[in-house]
Amino acid sequence: MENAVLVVAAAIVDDLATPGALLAARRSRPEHLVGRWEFPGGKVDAGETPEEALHREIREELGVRVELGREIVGPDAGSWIITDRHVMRLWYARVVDGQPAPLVEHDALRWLSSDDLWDVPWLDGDVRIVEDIQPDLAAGSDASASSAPQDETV
Ligand SMILES: Nc1nc2c([nH]c(=O)n2[C@H]2C[C@H](O)[C@@H](COP(=O)(O)OP(=O)(O)OP(=O)(O)O)O2)c(=O)[nH]1
Repeated sequence: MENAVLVVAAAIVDDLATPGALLAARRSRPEHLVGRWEFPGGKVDAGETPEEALHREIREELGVRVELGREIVGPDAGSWIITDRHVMRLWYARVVDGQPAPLVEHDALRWLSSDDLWDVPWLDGDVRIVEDIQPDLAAGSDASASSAPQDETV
């Protein structure tokens, strides 16, 4: 897609090696996205690398610091076309400092295991990404069922 705006986002998981839970965020704005769930992140500003933009967005939106794991490579020249105007790259990430909170753009956060991944209405563009991630989470749930964070709205 030419002239698409690049969005970067994080699939924040409890453990990078054996992920058992994924942090989903519910949009509180703009109007047409309200109530839908997504991967926290946002647009890359001029002069930023995608990774720099991602660390900035996660700090602004959730108030935490993360370490990045592997990129979740998409089928659209390595990225994911998420709307008719946006293309997204996303990385697995783990919180290394702070407690995630829905500070701006979101009004709820939820840790989802493989079993309840589809309990929330994901943004349309995210559905195939969540499908792609689900097998990784299923494997991690088996390995770390007892240590995964509780599934609760924060
Ligand atoms: N952050 C994010 N945006 C997504 C996802 N899926 C999806 O379709 N989008 C869309 C929603 C928006 O139209 C666009 C990203 O815009 P945004 O509002 O998050 O970007 P931003 O924080 O930089 O916003 P702003 O400064 O322009 O207000 O991509 C997702 O999983 N995460």
